[in-house]
Amino acid sequence: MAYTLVLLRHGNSEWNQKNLFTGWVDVRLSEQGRAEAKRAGELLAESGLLPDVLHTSVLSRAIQTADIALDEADRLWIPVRRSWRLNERHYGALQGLDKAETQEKYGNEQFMLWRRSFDVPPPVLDDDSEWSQVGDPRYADLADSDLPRTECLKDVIARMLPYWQSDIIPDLETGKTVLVTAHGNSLRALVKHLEGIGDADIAELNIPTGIPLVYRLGDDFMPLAPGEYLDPEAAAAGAAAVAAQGDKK
Ligand SMILES: O=C(O)[C@@H](CO)OP(=O)(O)O
Repeated sequence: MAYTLVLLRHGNSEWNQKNLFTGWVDVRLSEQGRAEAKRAGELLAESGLLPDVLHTSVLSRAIQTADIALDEADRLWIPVRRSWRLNERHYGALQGLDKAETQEKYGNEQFMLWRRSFDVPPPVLDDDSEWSQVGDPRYADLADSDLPRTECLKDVIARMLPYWQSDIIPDLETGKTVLVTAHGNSLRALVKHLEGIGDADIAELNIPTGIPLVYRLGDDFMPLAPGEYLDPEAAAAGAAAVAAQGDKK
């Protein structure tokens, strides 16, 4: 039996538009992002890939994307599970900073280490920063020691994979088409696991906003073939745009 998993990065957000490091800051979709989410829903409907269950992060941009896409596919009614474990990577002290200015200030090597290295986290974010999540009611059930102040991709994998095992796989196991609506780096973490991408090579992987990525999984819940974007051309252009974010002025 093949299981169907659809991954969807949220549409362009207000801070993607401004080219700011976002992480756990709860920004909303831009108008472009809402259009991308609608298009994602159309692509799902056109391909007959109708989700039976949704897993999202607890960040509004992923929730909005799922709602708009599912509305378009007439699937607003499906069960929903949300988890902080699907959140974007916590970007530490970079949260709220302009990407191009950061690249200019610290140089491309340091910028890319923080942005795409496997195990180098940015400096920690102070608890009294305006971009801190300390005291945010959505994390009230989280032990303070589990609330990140910064994360590298390795940290994201460590907190995301347990949720994949405990919550997403059981839904796949029942034969449901599972939609996971999440973020650039939490999805990079999941794709790294699924496609067995090495710690160095993962730096090259960028996930475009708002384009469904479909996997057929075997009995071991690993892909039978590489994932396929429902709009490969738009996905390639979108991934290139993400890669170039430091260069934008
Ligand atoms: O700012 C962020 O949180 C992420 C995703 O938008 O950015 P990057 O692609 O630079 O990791």
